[in-house]
Amino acid sequence: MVFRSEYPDVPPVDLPIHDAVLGRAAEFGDRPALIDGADGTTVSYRALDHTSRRIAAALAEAGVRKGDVLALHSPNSIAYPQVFYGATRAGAAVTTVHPLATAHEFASQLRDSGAAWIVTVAPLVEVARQAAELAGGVREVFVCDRASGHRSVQDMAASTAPEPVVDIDPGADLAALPYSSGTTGTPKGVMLTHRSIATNLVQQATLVPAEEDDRVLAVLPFFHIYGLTVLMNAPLRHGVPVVVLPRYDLRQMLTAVERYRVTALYVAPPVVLALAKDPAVAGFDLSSLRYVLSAAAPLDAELAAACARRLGVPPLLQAFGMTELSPGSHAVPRYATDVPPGTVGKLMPGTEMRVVAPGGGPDGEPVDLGPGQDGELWIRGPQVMRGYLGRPTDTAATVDADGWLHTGDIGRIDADGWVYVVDRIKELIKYKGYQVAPAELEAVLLGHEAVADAAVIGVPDEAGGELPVAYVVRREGSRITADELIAYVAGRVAPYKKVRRVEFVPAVPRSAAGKLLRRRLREAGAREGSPTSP
Ligand SMILES: CC(C)(COP(=O)(O)OP(=O)(O)OC[C@H]1O[C@@H](n2cnc3c(N)ncnc32)[C@H](O)[C@@H]1OP(=O)(O)O)[C@@H](O)C(=O)NCCC(=O)NCCSC(=O)/C=C/c1ccc(O)cc1
Repeated sequence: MVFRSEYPDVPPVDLPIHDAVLGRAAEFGDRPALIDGADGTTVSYRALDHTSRRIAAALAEAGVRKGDVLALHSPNSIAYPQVFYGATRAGAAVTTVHPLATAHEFASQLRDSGAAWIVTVAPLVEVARQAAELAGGVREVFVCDRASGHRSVQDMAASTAPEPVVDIDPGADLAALPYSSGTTGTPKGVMLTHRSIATNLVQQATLVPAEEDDRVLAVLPFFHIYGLTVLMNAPLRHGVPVVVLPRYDLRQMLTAVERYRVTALYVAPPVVLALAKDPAVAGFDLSSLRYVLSAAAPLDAELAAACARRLGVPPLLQAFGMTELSPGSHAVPRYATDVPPGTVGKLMPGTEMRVVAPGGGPDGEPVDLGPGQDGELWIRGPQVMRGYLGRPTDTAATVDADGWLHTGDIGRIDADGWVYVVDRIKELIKYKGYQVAPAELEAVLLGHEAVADAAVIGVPDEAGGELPVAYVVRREGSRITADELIAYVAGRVAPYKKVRRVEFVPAVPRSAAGKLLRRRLREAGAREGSPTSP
C-alpha cells in the first residue's frame, strides 16, 4: 500500500542550487540576507550574490573545477553561505565538516570524499592542516577570516578574475556531500544533487511557507543538512533575513530573538527543553516569535506543549527527514489547525510512503501495512539521495531498486494522513540530534590494549535524547577503570560522540557468526529498567 501526499505534485527544480536560492537576489536588492547575530554585521541580498560570484571566480582561478570536492569546516557565520554558493558556482560539491571533528575524523572525510580544497577559520586552521596532511591530496587551505600563510575568502571576495562558466547538470551533479551514518556503520558521503536539494526547498515551502516579513534564526549548524537547507537555503530563496549565530548558547539565542525580532525558530529537542524549562527564558521579550519548528530527533509531546505555552506561540511544528532526504519528507503545515499532538506532519508534495512490517513476510518479501499499524517508513520522491559516495553495497541496502529509501525508523500513519515516528530499527544513537555511530565508538574502544571486546548502545536521557553507553569486556588482568576509558575515547572523537558511561561485562552478545547483537543489550536494559545504573 502506497500513501501519497495529499498536496499537488511539484515539478523538479532543474536549477543549480545557487540559482534556485539566489535567483531573485537582484530583486531583493538591499534587503538584509544575513545578519551576524553576535555583532549585527549585515550582508544584503545584492552583496551575497555578488560575493558568491567573486569567490567562485577566485576559487576557479585557484584551480577549482567542476566535480571537485571542497570541504567547508566552520561554525555558522555570515561567510558560510557566501563560501557555499561560491563553491557551487565554481562547480564544486561542498562536503560540510563538523567544526569540532578531530584531525583524524576530518582526514577520514577528506580521504573518503576526495576533497582537494578546504575552507576553514583561523581557530580551526591547525586541525585542518593536520587533517590535510594525514589525508593527502588537499591542494589548498583557505580561511574565512585571517590566518598567516592562507588566502582569505575576504580577499577572494574582491577578486577581479572572470566568473567561471560552469555547465551544471542539476539532476546528476552534486551540490552537497554531507556525511551521515545512515542506518548502519560509519559515516558515509551522502550524494545530494542540485535538483534534490532545490526541489526539497519547494516541497518544504508548500507546508511551511515563508512570509515576506519573517526573520529566521540560524542557531542550528549549517554543516548538517537541516541547517544548510532549512536555515540557509530556504529563507534566502524567499528574501527572508537569516540571523546567524555561531553556536547554541541559550542566552545568546534569546538575546538575538529579542534584538532582531526573530519570527521563526528552527530547533532540535534539547533547545525545546531549555525553552520550556530554563528560568532565563522569562527575562526576554520573545513576542516576535510566530512559530517554532523542531526536527532532528524525537520530541516529547508534553514538552512541546509546555514550550508553546511558555512562549505563547501556536503548538510546535515538527518535521521529519534525514540527510539522505535532502532532508525533508514530512512536516506539520504552518497554518494547520487541529494538529494531533506528537505528529511529525504530513507527506510533502511529490513524496510517497510505505509502512512496511520489519523483517518482512515468510520469504523476506516486504509486507505493507495499513493506517494505524507500526512499521518501517519507506520514502520515495525527488528528494531521495543519489546514493552513498563510492559505496554501492550500502546504497543498495538503503535505497532499493524501485527507489524506496528504507529509513530505519518505525512509524505509522493515521486515517487523516498524520504520521508519527515511534521507534527506530537502525542502531544509530541520536545525541542532541547528532548521529553517533556505535561501530565507530566500538572501533575506538577496541583500539585500547585493555579492551577485549566492546558494544555501544544508546540509553534514553532527558537532555540529550540518548547517551552513548559502552559495554566493555576487559582483557584478562586489566584493571582499567570506566573513567580512564571515557577519557581515552573523549581524546579521539568530536565532543558530541563521547561515551558517557562504561559498564564492564564478562561478554557482549554476539551471533554465531560473530555479529554484535546490540539490540539484545537494549532489550536487556529495557527489561531491567535501568541497565546502566552505576
Ligand atoms: C543546539 C544543540 C541541540 C545543542 O547544543 P549544545 O548543548 O551546545 O551541544 P552540542 O551538541 O553543540 O555540543 C556537543 C558537546 O560538545 C561540547 N562543545 C561544544 N563546543 C565545544 C568546544 N569548542 N570545545 C569543546 N567542547 C565543545 C558541548 O559542550 C557539548 O558537550 P555536552 O554538553 O557534554 O554534550 C546541538 O546539539 C545541535 O545543533 N543539534 C542539532 C544537530 C542537527 O542539526 N541535526 C540534524 C541532522 S539532519 C535532520 O535530522 C533533518 C531534519 C529535518 C527534517 C525535515 C525538515 O523539513 C527539516 C529538517
